[in-house]
Amino acid sequence: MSIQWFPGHMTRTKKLILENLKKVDMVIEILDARAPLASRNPLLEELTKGKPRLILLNKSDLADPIMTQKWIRTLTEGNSIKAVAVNSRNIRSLKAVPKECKILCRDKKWVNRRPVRTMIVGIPNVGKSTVINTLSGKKKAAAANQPGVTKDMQHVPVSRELQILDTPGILWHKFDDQLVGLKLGALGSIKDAVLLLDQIALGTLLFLRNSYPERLVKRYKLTSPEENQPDGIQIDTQEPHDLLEMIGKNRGLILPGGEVDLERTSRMFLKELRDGIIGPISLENPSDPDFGWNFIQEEQ
Ligand SMILES: Nc1nc2c(ncn2[C@@H]2O[C@H](COP(=O)(O)OP(=O)(O)OP(=O)(O)O)[C@@H](O)[C@H]2O)c(=O)[nH]1
Repeated sequence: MSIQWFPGHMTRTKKLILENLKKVDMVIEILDARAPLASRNPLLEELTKGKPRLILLNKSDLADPIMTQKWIRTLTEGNSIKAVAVNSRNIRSLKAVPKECKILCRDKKWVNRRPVRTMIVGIPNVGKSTVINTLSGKKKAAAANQPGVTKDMQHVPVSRELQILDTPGILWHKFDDQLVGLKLGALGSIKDAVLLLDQIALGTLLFLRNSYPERLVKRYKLTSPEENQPDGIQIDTQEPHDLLEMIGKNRGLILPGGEVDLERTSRMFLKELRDGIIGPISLENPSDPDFGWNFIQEEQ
């Protein structure tokens, strides 16, 4: 898998974020709730050095709620790092954000005199713009008219309690192992052209077969091992290529010669996964580092 980390991006990102950090009191880090580790860039830890951090586990509407609760407990650290689950397309889900930011800055002298200033950071496609737009949205004008909200060209007022720097910090994906690349590919955070579509589809199918077999069975009408039918398939022993073929066949994605159209099947399967149609799925579990992905190590 040839995904590369370009040092040029790292230097530019670092400079920009360091400049913007001077203008803010704390940082809102956006992670993908379905894969908080793969969507995290360790650079941020080094850059923020002790600034309070609110972690938004975004797209939690698409993630396995049990895993998300575990991640909240794992990522929250003392009084300075708090993790919460959000669906940033829903304003109600972001309602607690200003208050959480204020709580994280509660030790600061100015906390009752002016809004908290923050910046939003995250890898591409994780939902930075959606968070900023949903938070600032219609409230923008109203908040600006409130006393106590400083008129600052660079900070978008969100409420009496919070202002957000209008340029989010883009943290580039940082990974040198193919598993992180595969997870980000499965989530659609890396363009499909970069990774081979069928590699992502086959790897993700194998993961689902291991960790969420019931979702695969239900969505694609495959036969589950519990049904134990003599003619039925044992999903837990199927090769991913055979599963992909079965899915394509069940969906009628057949080429003129009669073979299954594997490319269309891969595309359809990944779209349904990314859109949450297969069900809420998490690719990472804090209490099980392998979590159905151990075939990657086995293959290396
Ligand atoms: N289901 C769901 N989709 C979301 C959520 N947040 C964002 N999205 C979708 O994810 C996609 C990317 O969101 P953006 O806000 O553009 O992400 P970004 O981080 O600003 O992306 P870049 O501009 O590439 O850095 C869009 O299609 C959003 O509608 C969420 O909480 N749930």
